[in-house]
Amino acid sequence: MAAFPSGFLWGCATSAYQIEGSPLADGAGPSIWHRFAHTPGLMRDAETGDIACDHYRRFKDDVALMKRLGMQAYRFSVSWSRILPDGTGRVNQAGVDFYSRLVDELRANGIEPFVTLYHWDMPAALDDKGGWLNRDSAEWFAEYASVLFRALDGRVTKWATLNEPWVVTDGGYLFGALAPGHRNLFETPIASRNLMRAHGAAVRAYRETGRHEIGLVVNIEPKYPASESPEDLAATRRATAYMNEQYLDPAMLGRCPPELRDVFGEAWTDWSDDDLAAVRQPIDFLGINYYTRAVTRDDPAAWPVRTATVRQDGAFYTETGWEVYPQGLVDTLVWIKQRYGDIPLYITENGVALADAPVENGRLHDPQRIEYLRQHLLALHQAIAAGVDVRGYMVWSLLDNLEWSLGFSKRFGIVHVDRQTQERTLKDSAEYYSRIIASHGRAL
Ligand SMILES: CO[C@H](O)c1c[n+]2c([nH]1)[C@H](O)[C@@H](O)[C@H](O)[C@H]2CO
Repeated sequence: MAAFPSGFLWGCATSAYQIEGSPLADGAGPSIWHRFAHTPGLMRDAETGDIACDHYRRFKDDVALMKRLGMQAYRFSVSWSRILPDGTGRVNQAGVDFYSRLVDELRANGIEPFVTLYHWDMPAALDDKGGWLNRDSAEWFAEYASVLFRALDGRVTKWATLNEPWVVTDGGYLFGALAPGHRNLFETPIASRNLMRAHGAAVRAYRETGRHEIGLVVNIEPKYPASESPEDLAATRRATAYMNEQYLDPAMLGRCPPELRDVFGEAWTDWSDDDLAAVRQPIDFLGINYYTRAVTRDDPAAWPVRTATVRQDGAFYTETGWEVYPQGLVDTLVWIKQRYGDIPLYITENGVALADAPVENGRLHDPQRIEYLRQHLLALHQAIAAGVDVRGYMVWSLLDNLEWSLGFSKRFGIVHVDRQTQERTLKDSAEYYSRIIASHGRAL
């Protein structure tokens, strides 16, 4: 196997609410996920992020684990409400200090910090003011981002504004499965627009003082028509516009996909030229989260996108019900290059939830996860060979962690976490990934 490009960054990814625990420690304010998780009936097995992986207290041990595995980068998110407990205004220095210590620990171990500013956990105090439905949210976010830029820029050289605005709006405002748990078609495009305005405002703020790189992380699920019928082709266009183009088109092209008028109907209002200009800020990279594809058919009853995903005979499906389809990663990366140009890309999430075997004698055998990683890294190499400028790969995830409203039922980690003892145990996939990193991909 030919090596990956020199300078290619091998790492892993997590997010604050999913691993840190101690959500209200040291002056932190509650986030919408703390509020959501403590609302009866919303979380599987009534799980919360109160402890999670106890990373807030164990971060030095987890950094040592990353070092042992040879990680070159670590993508993590900052909890906004640790930094600004009320969302704006008063800075909680103890919160800033935690992330400063984490960054210093990473750098002392030769691991590059890759910081996500927003991975879904808005301060509850701002949700009380309308959250992403309030146009002031762009200014709130830029204020929060600027506090972190001042505190950490220079030691942090890669910043991502948002993680997956599609999930924030589809899960948090349309279907209600994620915080803040709204189910409102009219709110959804409003939240989308304000999230992207916030992205643009944070990028503009960064350009005032920042000396390094800032980008946007999106989830992409390539859509393939179930048939060549006009209905299925139109459905595939709607699904592509709704999930894959809805955020990248404004950010990269300064326009919205026209199919969104059809998807949202009377809930849709065109973006103003000022908003489009404010969102389309030059960025240094795109982060792509890839897990699966969707073979798509027309389904008039499936409000509001009116599409359905067709299960594929003979395919392997993960514990989250996702088809394993590595070719979709190749197709996604080539599509990004063709549609948005040659912007540097990072695979900021890729991984799999499996029904893992138990830990035995300090080991956990997960051959299927190894095969998932191998297939997707081969696909990644194929896309790079085809000329796509991919500069790094972050496996999701370092640790088995809180899978949002699914609780701890879905294990994505390459490291097993014992829920009772918090003991970390390397899975075989961690050893495999470590060999891939050490060989710069040649061991694939
Ligand atoms: C629908 O978006 C992606 O499939 C996606 C998958 N995932 C994500 N986005 C999120 O960024 C993580 O917080 C999840 O833990 C992770 C695993 O579910």
